[in-house]
Amino acid sequence: MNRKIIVLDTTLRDGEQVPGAKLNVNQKVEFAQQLKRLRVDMIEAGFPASSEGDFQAVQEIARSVGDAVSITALARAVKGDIDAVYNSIKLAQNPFIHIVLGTSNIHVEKKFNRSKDAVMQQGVDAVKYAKTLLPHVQYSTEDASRSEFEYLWKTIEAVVKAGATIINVPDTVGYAVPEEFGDLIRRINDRLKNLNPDVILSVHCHNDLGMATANTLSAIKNGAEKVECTINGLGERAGNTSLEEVVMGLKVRENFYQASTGIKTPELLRTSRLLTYLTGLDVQVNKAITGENAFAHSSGIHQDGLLKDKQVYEIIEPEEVGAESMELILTARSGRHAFKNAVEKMGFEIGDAEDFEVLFDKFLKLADSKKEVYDHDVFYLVTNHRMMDVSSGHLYELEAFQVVTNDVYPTATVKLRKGGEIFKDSAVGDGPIDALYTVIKTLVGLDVELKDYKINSLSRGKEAIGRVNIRIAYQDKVYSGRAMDTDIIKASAMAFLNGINAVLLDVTNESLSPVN
Ligand SMILES: CC(=O)SCCNC(=O)CCNC(=O)[C@H](O)C(C)(C)COP(=O)(O)OP(=O)(O)OC[C@H]1O[C@@H](n2cnc3c(N)ncnc32)[C@H](O)[C@@H]1OP(=O)(O)O
Ligand SMILES: CC(C)C(=O)C(=O)O
Ligand SMILES: [Mg+2]
Repeated sequence: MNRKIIVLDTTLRDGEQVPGAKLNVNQKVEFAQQLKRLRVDMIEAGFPASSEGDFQAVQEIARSVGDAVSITALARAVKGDIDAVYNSIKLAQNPFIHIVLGTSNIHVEKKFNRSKDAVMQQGVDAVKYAKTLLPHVQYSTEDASRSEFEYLWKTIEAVVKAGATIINVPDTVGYAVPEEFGDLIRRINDRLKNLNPDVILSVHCHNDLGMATANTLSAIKNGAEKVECTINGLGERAGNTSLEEVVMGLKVRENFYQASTGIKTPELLRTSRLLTYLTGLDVQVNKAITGENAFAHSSGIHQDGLLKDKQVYEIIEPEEVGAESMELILTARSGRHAFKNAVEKMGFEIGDAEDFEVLFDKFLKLADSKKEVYDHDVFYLVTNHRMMDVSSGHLYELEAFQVVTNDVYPTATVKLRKGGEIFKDSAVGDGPIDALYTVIKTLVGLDVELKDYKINSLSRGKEAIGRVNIRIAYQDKVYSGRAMDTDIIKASAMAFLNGINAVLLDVTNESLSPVN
């Protein structure tokens, strides 16, 4: 039978310790509400002794989601911190106090400059005090993976006897490796179950060597019952264990781990994107589960395999984590099957084999010059190739633009071409992009709604290329467009036009009735 693993999310505590990730009270509550929808078991909401603002944020989180999720917050082994935690979380239904104190020689000797016995006694006193406030107390043996095992165990034994109900074993500096960390957890678990089988064994890993997920999974295999993670792996330095990776690791390899979580996985991507939006900290494109390319396939052999059977190159259905279905990106590495699929998806019929080879050759030339080939490029390619007249006069191209931005009237002037016709106009907006998109919308006469606008730098330095991704809604459908350029205003305009052309293609596809 599967063991149920308890998931604690510490994005709002360890994650928020990252430079640039500071959130205000409203943002923290908004994120905590999403964590509730994701069905995490516990939220570590902050470090209330650190500032009045964090105290208030923890208190608001306890008030707003503490009915459904167990809430904790972090304290050093000092009375003032423990009081701050208690006072900020006490309104939640299942609150518990989290106390941290180092056990490694380097912490005891260098950070505290005290004897091992004195530090251990400080931990015991802290737990005893916390127990006068709440029945549940978690104790973290900071830097456990670099601690001498017998002192680590002596500390665990002492704090459990003092009343700790959860023992959390952190790999604070991401030093552990999976076999060794799994072994440490197995040894602790063996002794802990003899000492008090009701005490929960938890782990908290960091990613300094890129092994946080592997270490956490190894700990689960060796008896850990609770894991501490963050969304997008956000956290001190190289980050914490990524929640989405551990949860999906257990789900995909359930037979191996014989363990599962209660996480509602279709909420994973939404949670990741909300965090990116709130912090402004992007996820790397190739990040497992939540990266932009996690379900995108661009090489011909893979695309061919996927079109024959998705399982050839897919271990997770994108919908399982809340992503749209797999994306086949057409590039110069795509093969005939993927190109044929794109052409057919547009409603065109594939001609005879010889004709298709000529068309495919044109596609490769275009792909070599363009990096990525979009639907409207394929449309142009096919229609031009077949000497149909439908493309001229059908899609918009950017002829010229000018954007003037200031505090009063950010203004954009745009000239578009559609076949032989030229359209030009100007508009003001709330900012340069708003002005640009307002004038484009007026020129094309489509009432689209901008749902999402994202800009990334693809390289460094003053020649950096900006890539803009947009999503627009038209009637009840959502379309996307992207474009890259060293001029980010131009990339913004082209991405929006690509989205609009995708709408036009969709709307007019049937009436065009492409022929052989
Ligand atoms: C591994 C982790 O992630 S631990 C959590 C990290 N999170 C944070 O640090 C939260 C933000 N921190 C803060 O706001 C502040 O550092 C505070 C409020 C905690 C403390 O601020 P200050 O009182 O100004 O102390 P400062 O941060 O400069 O130094 C830390 C002090 O706490 C002591 N300390 C460190 N860890 C612990 C602990 N676990 N238990 C008890 N004391 C501790 C240090 O020895 C030092 O004490 P000293 O002044 O006697 O040398
Ligand atoms: C507070 C503890 C669990 C921590 O964040 C760490 O040791 O990394
Ligand atoms: Mg940590």
